[in-house]
Amino acid sequence: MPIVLVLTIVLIVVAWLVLHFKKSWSYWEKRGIKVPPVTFPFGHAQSYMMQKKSLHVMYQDFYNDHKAKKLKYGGFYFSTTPVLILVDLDLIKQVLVKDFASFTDRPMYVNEKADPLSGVTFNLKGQRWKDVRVKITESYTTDKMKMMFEGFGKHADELNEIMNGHACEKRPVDIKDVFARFTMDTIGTTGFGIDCNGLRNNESEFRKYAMKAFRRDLFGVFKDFLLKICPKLMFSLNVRFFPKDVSDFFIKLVGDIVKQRESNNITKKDLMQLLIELKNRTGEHDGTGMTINEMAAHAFGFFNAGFDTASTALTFCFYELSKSSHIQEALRNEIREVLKKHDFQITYNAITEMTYLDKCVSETLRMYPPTGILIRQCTKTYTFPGTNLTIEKGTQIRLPLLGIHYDPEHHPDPLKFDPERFSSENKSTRHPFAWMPFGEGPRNCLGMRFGLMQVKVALVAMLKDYKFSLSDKTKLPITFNTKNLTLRSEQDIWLNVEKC
Ligand code: HEM
Repeated sequence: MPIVLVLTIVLIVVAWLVLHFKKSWSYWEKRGIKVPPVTFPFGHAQSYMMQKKSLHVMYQDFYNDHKAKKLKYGGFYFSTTPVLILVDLDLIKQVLVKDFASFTDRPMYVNEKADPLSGVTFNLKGQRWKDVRVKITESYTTDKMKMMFEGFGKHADELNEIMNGHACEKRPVDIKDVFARFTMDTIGTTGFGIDCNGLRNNESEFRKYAMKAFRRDLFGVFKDFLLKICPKLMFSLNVRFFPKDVSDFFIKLVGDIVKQRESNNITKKDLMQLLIELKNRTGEHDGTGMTINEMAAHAFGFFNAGFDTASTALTFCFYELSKSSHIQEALRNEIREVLKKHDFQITYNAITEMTYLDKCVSETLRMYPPTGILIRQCTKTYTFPGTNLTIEKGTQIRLPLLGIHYDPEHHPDPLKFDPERFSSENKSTRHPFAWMPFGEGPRNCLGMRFGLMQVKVALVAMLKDYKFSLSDKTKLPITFNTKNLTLRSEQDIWLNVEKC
């Protein structure tokens, strides 16, 4: 190719890029919003994109800065994508609940044809989301929850055996690793009806592909970035969010389970059973049935939504309890008293009676909300009440949970682990949106009750028999992992275990 042609192409590309960045970075100014200086090509997201800060801490810093300036919202550029960050809780309520009709979607990449697993409920948009949410909500009622509760028992016993080994041999336990394996096992049993053997055998196929679905190396971060800034191009190129082998593994797994159960007339008390019932509705109620790919997306979504969130909550709850022996002791006393009334059995009803347990879990989720942020996309041009701010369809919104949950105006002395913040009296004095680890409004978490139960069962099973304290193997201070999309500690958390 002649050199002149090459130079011309390079010049055109550079000129296009300069114009594109200039135009993109004028978006907020045109709407009268002053933004902090941007860095090429990251916009305001350099610290996250260069893996220096976790995504959640990056948004928390932005929140704190705007809150200090008494601003109710601020404009942010995720590279060239304009993102509105809300600080004021009344505006947040407006988006999540009052004017939900203008914010029904999340700006997630969905390509159900090329990447069936991208069709998880969390990602779906518009009418497709509404239809699926109605259909799938049936699987998350209290009755279905109680039915799936039985699946936890076996894994709680295994957890107990593992802890016993550590206590007898006086070996500290890596709590992050143990709870990742416990939550993987409970989800395998209650979601897929399979034994993942995570607690006994680290190398199961399920664990291998499940971990691969979550891993984000630099290439993954770059792909996420492209999916965010040019989703239409990525869609037309049939780019996948999840690797093909992960997708093939889950679709085959679900297909095999369905075949095996249907040909042997097997029914189990798990999510798969509920999905099989939904699948078999086709024909009876037109359009309400499910394909194997859709079933795989929901089962994977169940795993995706429930695995990291619950293991994060458990890890941080044990970390905080290990630092505050008096709170741990008070919780153990409540657990033992309630279990005594229930024949020492860990039942659904026994757990719902444990009010201090609920406070400890709520406080953990305040300090460590596993998803870190809430995400919405504007679906109709919208003017925020009481402001001059109008945003168009397509504008992305972030609600920084970490910022809100550590805001001293809502939670005084925010670094202190204090379950009493969740007494009825204290709760009634707070803005109801000052604590939102499960989101709010019609798109809130579908698996809240399931997630809470999973966390509480493990806490009860452990604290009734063992005392935990922080091991000096834990490297302090704890920081958040910079690669993960959910909140995770960078360090392993090692605890000493004693039988009591
Ligand atoms: C401690 C555990 C969990 C936490 C902290 C958590 C948190 C969240 C949050 C913050 C959202 C976004 C809500 C919003 O944008 O308003 C969400 C959505 C969702 N969660 Fe959870 N979750 C947990 C466990 C689970 C479990 C176990 C499941 C499944 C059984 C689940 C299923 C879902 C689904 C399907 C959505 C998407 C809802 C929709 O878009 O309609 N979650 N979760």
